[in-house]
Amino acid sequence: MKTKWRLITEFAKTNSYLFLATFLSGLLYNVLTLLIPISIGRFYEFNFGFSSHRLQIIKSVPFINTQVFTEFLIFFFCIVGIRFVFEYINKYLIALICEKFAKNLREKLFAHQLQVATEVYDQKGIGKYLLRYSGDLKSIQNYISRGLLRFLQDVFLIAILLVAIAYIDINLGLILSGSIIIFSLILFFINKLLYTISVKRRNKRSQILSFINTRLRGIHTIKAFNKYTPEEKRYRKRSGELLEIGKKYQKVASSIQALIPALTYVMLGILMSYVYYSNNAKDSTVDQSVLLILILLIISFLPIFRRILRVSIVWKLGNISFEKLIKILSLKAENSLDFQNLELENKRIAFKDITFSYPNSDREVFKNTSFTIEPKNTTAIIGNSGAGKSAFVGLLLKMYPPKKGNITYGKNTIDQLSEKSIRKNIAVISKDFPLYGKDVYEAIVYSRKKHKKHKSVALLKDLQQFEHPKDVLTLDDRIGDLGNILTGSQKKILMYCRALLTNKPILLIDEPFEELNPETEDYIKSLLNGMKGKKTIIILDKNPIDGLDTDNSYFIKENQFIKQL
Ligand SMILES: Nc1ncnc2c1ncn2[C@@H]1O[C@H](COP(=O)(O)OP(=O)(O)OP(=O)(O)O)[C@@H](O)[C@H]1O
Repeated sequence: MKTKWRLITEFAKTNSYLFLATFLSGLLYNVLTLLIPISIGRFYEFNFGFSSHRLQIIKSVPFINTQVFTEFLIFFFCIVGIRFVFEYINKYLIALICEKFAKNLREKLFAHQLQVATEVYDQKGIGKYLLRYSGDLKSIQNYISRGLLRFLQDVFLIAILLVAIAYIDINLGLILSGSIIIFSLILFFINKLLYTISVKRRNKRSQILSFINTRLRGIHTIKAFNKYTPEEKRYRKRSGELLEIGKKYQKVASSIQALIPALTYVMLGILMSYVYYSNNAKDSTVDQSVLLILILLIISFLPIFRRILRVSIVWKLGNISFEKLIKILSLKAENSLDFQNLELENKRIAFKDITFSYPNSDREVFKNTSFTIEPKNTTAIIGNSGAGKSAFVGLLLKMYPPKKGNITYGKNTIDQLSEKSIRKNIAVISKDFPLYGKDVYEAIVYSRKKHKKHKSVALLKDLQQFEHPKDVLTLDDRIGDLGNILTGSQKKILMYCRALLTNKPILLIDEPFEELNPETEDYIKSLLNGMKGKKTIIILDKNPIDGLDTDNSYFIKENQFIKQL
């Protein structure tokens, strides 16, 4: 089980030098930030002749204790220059850590999503996941940069500042520390309220994305049935709800934003009163140059203090996003078992007493049924729509587990085998496994080797020999989204090319001749008949097919595979 901290520490371990460099540059730039107001105080003292015993300690710093103004100025500009360099390095390194962490997460996320169990995708649309790659990764980057690295640097700087101020005047140090604790507590509770609202807001956003996703995927239907108005209405309702939650969120968020400067000014007021009254009491440790340093220190401290008070929003939003990401990373994944080379060309596949329902349904598609697929035979499986042909494919490819019974591939049972080991042996031609990629080449050739390209050109030409010249595709032709700009026949031919190029021992073909032109149908029939005895061929269709030689035929009827004698 992954946790947020495990993800962060794993990443930090592999990038330890980057973190170390960030920490060091942060430390240097913070120390230099402190030196600037102190050196201004020294300049003031030097020019106006004040002398504070509290500033004696600074006099041991080389260069600052010079009587020559130009030397002091050089020293001052050096600090400014070096500080600039380190601030730049520090900011760049923090941003770099965030970019690298986001890269690491999005790659983990995608690799995992490719392996997530099929049933998860049966239930959720992809719109649910898009925000994970944009909004959530952004919140996580914020969490790392503002919530973690800069926060730690800020806390460190504030700690040094408090020590410096306490050194000048212990009571001032105590007042500041006390105010920080009280203000942080106040804001912590308001932020808790903000958290609940922001969870709702994010969920709503996510729902809206999946709404848009399903509508845009069904755009043809919306256009053909003139469903613009009802869909707009539905969208407006959702969008209105998002606005309402957005308003609630902004009310609380604005109150926090307004409260932070207010609280810092209250703190300033308390400090001024302290300085005023202690000066009047004549026991003051605060003389003019020290007062100037104090004011400058506090002014440079205010934005840091505001950042610290604001950090819990960053934490909360980051935590929501981490939770969502971890939830996906914890979804059951395929291929937890090692890959094995099964060499199924000579092995029998047997379904033994199989009972199967889809994971989200109670209907038993198969009930206690058995059958076998003999190697290098052509087996036809015939069943009406809804009989369970796709369910059979899902079982065979280990997309879904059987409820009861066992499937064996040679000597191995399905639960001993990783999905990859099984699928390595089976090439599928089916509408359920659409073409994807930008062009024909991407859609049919999964190996980038040169000889594959030559082979694919030849095969493509061969399978299209009976097609009308205007429909003949080349490797560079675009296929649109999931092949949507292709004809049914073109899609089917490309699916044949894709399957045959993989050269797997088992060929699984769902409705092999649906959509094909008669001449191409005859040609592919002759190809398949020619492969008989060389490959294991499994044909799925609604009706028996004329002109195709088969060794075995099964009907799927009433939850059973029935062998036709
Ligand atoms: N993902 C799913 N979740 C739940 N039930 C499903 C799912 N897919 C299909 N079904 C149901 O399971 C039964 C078998 O469906 P299946 O798709 O396997 O049949 P089929 O023979 O392939 O039909 P067709 O040729 O129309 O695709 C049907 O009643 C169908 O409604």
